[in-house]
Amino acid sequence: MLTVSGLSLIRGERVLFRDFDLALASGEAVALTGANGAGKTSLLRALAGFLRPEAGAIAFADVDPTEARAKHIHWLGHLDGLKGARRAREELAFQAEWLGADAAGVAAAVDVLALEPLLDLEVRKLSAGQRRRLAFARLVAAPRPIWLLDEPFAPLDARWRAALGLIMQAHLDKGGAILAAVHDPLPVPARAVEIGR
Ligand SMILES: Nc1ncnc2c1ncn2[C@@H]1O[C@H](COP(=O)(O)OP(=O)(O)OP(=O)(O)O)[C@@H](O)[C@H]1O
Repeated sequence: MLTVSGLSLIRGERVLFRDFDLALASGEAVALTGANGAGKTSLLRALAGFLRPEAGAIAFADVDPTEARAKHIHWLGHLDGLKGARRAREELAFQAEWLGADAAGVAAAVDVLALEPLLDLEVRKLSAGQRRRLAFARLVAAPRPIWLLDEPFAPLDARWRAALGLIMQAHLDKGGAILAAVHDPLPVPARAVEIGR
């Protein structure tokens, strides 16, 4: 679904890595590991199209990269893009419209992420873990095959890490793929790829 060949990334004066290769298959999860500053976020941003690599190629099977980035990828970074002044319900509706999710998709997201009690709260009043669950809602509401996740579990407690593991496994079982930058093990079976070695 995703192939990276000979990728080199430079930030400022620093070469993060050169000649990096990665293949991500349907049904596969890859845990991207490496020390602080190794370049995990930078790699994910390059895959999502936010950073231009110095060299190398990024391919999404036979899908044009612009099309893939617009319609086939879910990107969930440190900054979740949620608007603090909106109520969770409004944010969810906005995201559903933006991503083309239908009512059934939104209802499924509210259900599996237990968002119902939070819907009338302003996003800025959610706890970090509650907010992360809301950020995950779009991944459930509007299915897309490739998930690029940057430290997705940092604010989540053990119960919600496990629950997100079930959501991720369901995504993989449907033929999706996950590339997640992590410092802790993923709650699904995953191949580890270390950056900066
Ligand atoms: N906008 C920027 N301009 C210049 N350098 C940057 C920029 N953003 C990040 N960097 C540098 O790129 C390097 C890699 O950062 P990156 O965030 O990709 O690392 P990471 O592996 O995700 O780290 P962490 O585990 O701490 O999240 C760091 O040395 C960082 O200082």
